[in-house]
Amino acid sequence: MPEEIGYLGPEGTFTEMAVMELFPGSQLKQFATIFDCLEAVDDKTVDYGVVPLENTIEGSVNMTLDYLCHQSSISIVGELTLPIRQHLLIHPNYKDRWHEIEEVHSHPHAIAQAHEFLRRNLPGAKLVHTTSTGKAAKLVKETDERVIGAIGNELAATHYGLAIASSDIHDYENNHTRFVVLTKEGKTLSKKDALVGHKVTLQITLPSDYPGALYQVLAAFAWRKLNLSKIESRPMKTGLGNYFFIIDILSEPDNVLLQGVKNELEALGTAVKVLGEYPCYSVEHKVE
Ligand SMILES: O=C(O)C(=O)Cc1ccccc1
Repeated sequence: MPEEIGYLGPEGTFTEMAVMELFPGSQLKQFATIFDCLEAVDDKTVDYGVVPLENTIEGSVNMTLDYLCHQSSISIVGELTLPIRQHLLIHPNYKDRWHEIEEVHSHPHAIAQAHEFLRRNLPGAKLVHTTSTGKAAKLVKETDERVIGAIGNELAATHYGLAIASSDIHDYENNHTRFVVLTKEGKTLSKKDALVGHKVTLQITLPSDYPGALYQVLAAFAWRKLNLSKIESRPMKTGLGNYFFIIDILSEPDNVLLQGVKNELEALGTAVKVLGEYPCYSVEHKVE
């Protein structure tokens, strides 16, 4: 049976761009929400799932992070970073009337990424969240009785036959998203090109709230000269003020120092869960 790749659909999402880069020519299965895709990986309906994890402007995609930490035994086996260009898409019947747009639909991150543009150019428009940018583009294509817009990419414009009313409407130029490849067990990613490094992602739960606990954890990485690329706290959901930490380390998976760090942290009473040890890919040019 050919391997099946689940991703946040429908056609024309940024996640689809990531999938096309990571798994060209593979059998794909779209999911309406990130949660549905994660569940499909968890119950092995698909072999791999691709979902967004983090964006330059909006930060982490909490749904993805929390699912990995709280609910499952799925792990990260790859990461792809893509540049994100947001465009205002409109039904071709209204292509010269975009200033009349009454509603702008898109994924909450896409709307947030174009916040300044929307405030300046469409201050009266109602902002409506959708499960993905592709979903918003599809809706615009299906709506020709009112002037509405979607924020999305060129792939969606082409796929749904929409006009680009205004291009590059994201407020910050350096807009990138990290997509992760997830799998249930034992699978790895075999992509060779565009490799930029390796990461290990750990979920770290401190034993209890005592002075210097986090400092001690960080010291275990610091004196081994392990380079961290991200640290983030997320609520444990057990009570206000209870948090665990997600730490990304720029390191090859077989680095002997990592086992040392894990042993030291566990000796401190800290719980360590490995969320993934994986290759990182980055593509700068292909996404229009
Ligand atoms: O909605 C999409 O197209 C996605 O793939 C999620 C997303 C939204 C905004 C920026 C990057 C990814």
